[in-house]
Amino acid sequence: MDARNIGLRNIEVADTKICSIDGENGKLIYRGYDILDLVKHSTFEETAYLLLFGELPTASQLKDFSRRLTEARGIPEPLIKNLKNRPKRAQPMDVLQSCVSELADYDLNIEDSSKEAHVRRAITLIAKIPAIVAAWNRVRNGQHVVDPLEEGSHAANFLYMLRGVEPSAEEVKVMDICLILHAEHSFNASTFAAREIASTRAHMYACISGAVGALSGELHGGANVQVMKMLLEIADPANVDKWVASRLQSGGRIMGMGHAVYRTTDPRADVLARLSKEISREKNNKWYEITERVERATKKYMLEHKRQAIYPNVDLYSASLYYSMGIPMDLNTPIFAISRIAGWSAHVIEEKFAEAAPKPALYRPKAVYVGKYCGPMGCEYTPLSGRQEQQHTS
Ligand SMILES: CC(=O)SCCNC(=O)CCNC(=O)[C@H](O)C(C)(C)COP(=O)(O)OP(=O)(O)OC[C@H]1O[C@@H](n2cnc3c(N)ncnc32)[C@H](O)[C@@H]1OP(=O)(O)O
Ligand SMILES: O=C([O-])CC(=O)C(=O)O
Repeated sequence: MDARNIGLRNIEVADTKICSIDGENGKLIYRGYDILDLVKHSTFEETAYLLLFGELPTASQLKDFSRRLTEARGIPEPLIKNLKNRPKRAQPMDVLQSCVSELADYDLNIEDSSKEAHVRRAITLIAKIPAIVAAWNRVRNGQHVVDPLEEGSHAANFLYMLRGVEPSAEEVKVMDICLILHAEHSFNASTFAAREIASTRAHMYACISGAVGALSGELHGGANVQVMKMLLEIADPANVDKWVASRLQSGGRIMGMGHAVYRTTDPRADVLARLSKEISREKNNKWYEITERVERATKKYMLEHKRQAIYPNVDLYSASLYYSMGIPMDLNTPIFAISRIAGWSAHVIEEKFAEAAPKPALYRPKAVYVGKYCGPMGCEYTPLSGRQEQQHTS
């Protein structure tokens, strides 16, 4: 097998109109719009609309979309009851994954495979995922579940449902930017998982619960939790160089650094670094400084040891930013999901309803069978009574 194709690298598997990434120059484009323009001028609701429908909304379209989100925010009562029955140690991403698949039980008509039904499901999931994440955090802390507000943005509603008090305008702005930044990233592992499941004609909830599972892994969205664990372990800016060198010397990875596509800084990391710096300064804490030193120490180590240069990815600075906002560390990845649901659902719809050729087909890559301990094939079946305990060596 060609080493470059391991992990499906460089293999084109589908066409998409949703997102484009220029990994050499650090550019990220959603439906033709530069992410930096969207951060400057847009909102999460507008961005989610753009991803789902392909165009920026008019004022009345945006109003209608926001109304649909508001109406869909509540969580079915039996789901809340189930949350209350879960062990308090359940991980937020596991809780989210199972709640997403449970939502299929409450769909108006799960057998409706029309595009309209898929768009309705996308709006349902965009609306309910923040409510589920917030509700679980409150339930596990013995607090009552907070109903969403009748008005207010998506970002404001999430912070309100999480804390039970209305957030400041500044915090809402920061959360809104984070949601825009994480909303879409082409064929990343979780989106590919969603599309792969969609290619079997499974329903939207099945696709998205698979995507949530894929996002939870520490080489993907789960890295933002590992980054915060690293910062807490380092604890002091003076410890950074030694910690980073020792981690890299022992063959370990620096979480939040490196990317499968970018060969320069991820453009999202620049925005998040600025926000992390501002909030660390305001709160007079050390988390931005430690993160920035980790970035510098990692780059220096890789250069001095003639290893491939690596740069910050989206998960490096979001960790210190959320921590400074008082958000529990293990909600970092669920917040990623709160945003990425916009991209995931757009991809599921594209996978199922693409009109132009080549039309997507059932994903079915080929593996290279490399045999086993008894040879490539033709193993002779030994009855249980005749097998020796130490027979299996690999
Ligand atoms: C939302 C997201 O999913 S963004 C990514 C989040 N994940 C992380 O932050 C986890 C840390 N990073 C990584 O593990 C990797 O950079 C990945 C998995 C994201 C990408 O991996 P790859 O595509 O293999 O990266 P790439 O081809 O650029 O790297 C190749 C070399 O750099 C090394 N490398 C890449 N990232 C790192 C890292 N963070 N720390 C140490 N070494 C690294 C690899 O081990 C490899 O070394 P080798 O050539 O000696 O074997
Ligand atoms: O594209 C990737 O491989 C991972 C990533 O940055 C994302 O999903 O946002």
